[in-house]
Amino acid sequence: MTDALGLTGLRYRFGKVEAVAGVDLTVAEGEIFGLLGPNGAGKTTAIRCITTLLPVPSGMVRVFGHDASRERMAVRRLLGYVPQQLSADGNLTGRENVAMFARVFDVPRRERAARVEQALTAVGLAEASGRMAATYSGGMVRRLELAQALVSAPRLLILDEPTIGLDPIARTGVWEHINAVRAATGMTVLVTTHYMDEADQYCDRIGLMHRGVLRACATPYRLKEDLRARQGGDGVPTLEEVFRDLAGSGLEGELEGGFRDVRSTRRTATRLG
Ligand SMILES: Nc1ncnc2c1ncn2[C@@H]1O[C@H](COP(=O)(O)OP(=O)(O)OP(=O)(O)O)[C@@H](O)[C@H]1O
Repeated sequence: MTDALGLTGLRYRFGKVEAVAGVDLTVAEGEIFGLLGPNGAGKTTAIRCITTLLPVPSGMVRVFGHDASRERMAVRRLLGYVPQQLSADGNLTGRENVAMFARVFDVPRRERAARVEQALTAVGLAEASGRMAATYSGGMVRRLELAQALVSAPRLLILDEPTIGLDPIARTGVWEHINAVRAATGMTVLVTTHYMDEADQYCDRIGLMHRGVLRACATPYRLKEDLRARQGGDGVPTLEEVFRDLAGSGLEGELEGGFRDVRSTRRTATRLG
C-alpha cells in the first residue's frame, strides 16, 4: 500500500536558519500522526513544504506517491489544510464559510450543497450553520475551519495546532470530531500540537521534532516504554519527560515557551469578533 506521506531528507533553510534539517518520515494511510516540538522546531515549515506552499529545495516530499515538487496540483487535490492563521470570515455564516471553500476547491456544483451540509454535520455545526461566524466560540471556530478543510473530501488532512488557545472541553470537542471523521472516512491526519497530553491520547504515532530534526518517531506507548527501559524504575514517564530526555539540556527555555506558555497564541473567538 502506498504511504499517505513520505518525507526523505527534507531540508528547508531561511537564510542562515536551517528550519528543517534533514527529516525522514512516513505516515501510513489512515493514521493520526502527531508532529510535536517546541516553538521554532520546524513543524510549520515542514508542513508548508508538504502542502506545496513552500518549495522543496532539498530532499523529497511524496503525498500518496505524488512528488510535491513536480506534481503540485495532484498533491493539492489530495490535501485538506487548516493553518494556524485564522481562515474563517466572521462576517459570513458558518454555512457561507464552508460553501466558499467548496467553490474554491472546485467541488462540483451539483454536489456542493450536500457536501457543505455533510461537512457541517461532521463537525457538529449543522444547527449553528445559519449564524454569523463572529458569534461562534473559539472551539466552534476551529470546528468550522475543520469543516472548511473537509468539504473537499481530502485523503490527507493537515492541522497546524488545531486546539491551541482552547479550553479543555473545546479541545476535546475538536478531537472527537477529528476522530469521528477519520473513523468514517479512513482519512489520514497529520497534526501539530504543543499539547503532549492530547498527542498521547489521540495520536497513533508521534514524531518529536527539535531544532529541525526528528529526534524520535513511534507510538506514544513505545516512546514512554523505551524511556522507562532506559531509566529503570516502575513509574510510566510522561511524553514531556520523553521529550526532555531526547532533546537534552538545550531544551529548558524552549519548553517553557513551547509546551506550557501557549496563552499568547491563538484567541480565535476574540479575533473573529
Ligand atoms: N518566514 C520566515 N523567515 C525567517 N525565518 C523563519 C520563517 N519562518 C520560520 N522561520 C524560522 O524557522 C525556524 C522554524 O520555524 P517553524 O515556524 O517552522 O517552527 P514551528 O515548530 O512550527 O514553531 P511554532 O510551534 O512556533 O509554530 C524558526 O527558527 C523560525 O524562526
